[in-house]
Amino acid sequence: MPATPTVLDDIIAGVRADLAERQQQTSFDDLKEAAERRAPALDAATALAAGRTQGIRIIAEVKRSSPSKGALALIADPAGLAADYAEGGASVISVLTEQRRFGGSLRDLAEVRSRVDVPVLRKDFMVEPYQLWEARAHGADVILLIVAALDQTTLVSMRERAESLGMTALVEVHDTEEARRAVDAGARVIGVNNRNLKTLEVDRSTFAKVAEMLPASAVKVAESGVRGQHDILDLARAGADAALVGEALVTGGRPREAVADLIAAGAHPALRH
Ligand SMILES: O=P(O)(O)OC[C@@H](O)[C@@H](O)c1c[nH]c2ccccc12
Repeated sequence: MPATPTVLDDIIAGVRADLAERQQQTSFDDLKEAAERRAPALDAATALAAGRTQGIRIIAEVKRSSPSKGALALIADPAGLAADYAEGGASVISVLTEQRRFGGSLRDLAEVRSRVDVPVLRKDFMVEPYQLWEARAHGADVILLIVAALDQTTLVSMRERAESLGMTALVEVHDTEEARRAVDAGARVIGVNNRNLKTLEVDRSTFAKVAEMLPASAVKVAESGVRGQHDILDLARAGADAALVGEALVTGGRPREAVADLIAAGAHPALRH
């Protein structure tokens, strides 16, 4: 008997259905052309690696809702929010483009891209190469690859394809076994998600446990569950080069100040060697 589907399985079934519809509407050739018309992707890996010397970098997320919490914020003007994040000092802006559970869209991504100068991450459940060209066609510089959602061959080919399009692949893991797969797949930027996408539970000690076995050369991103300065300090101490923050920023009401506060916490003098 097949195992009961996890939350991640359900999300991906919806993502595939929506993707099939877009594939009907836009041919691969048209998509490629649109991607080629874009300015080259910005170098997000270098921007995030700066966390080693300058204090933990912040990836600030445009996130309307989540499967765990439902509606978080209306966000009528995603580009305006992104501009606030950038002014607060965010190194990368993450834009959720998944519709059903996160309330995002590719339009949000394109709008954000046209407003900010920092690299932009397409945050979605990438399962087919078509989505990589979509990301580029809408101006993404970074894409997310979730190890738990991909078999090893697909993970490797998606990473290579993303990089051949000039983008950075942020490869997301949740445990040491997935971390091993990410490293084997040649990932250079690795995100450790404190939230388990199969159960949606957050365990803030995940980053420290998993980061320990990542190579020194990997750019390490801590994802999910950051509430404020205290969590940033813990993650920075555990070796995070960057932290990806959504909920706390979209619900707090002062996005620019909130990003600046997180950056200030990561630059705490006690952390400097
Ligand atoms: O809102 P939070 O807890 O700050 O989390 C942000 C981000 O890490 C989270 O949105 C996320 C991490 N990995 C994902 C994969 C898919 C969708 C969403 C995510």
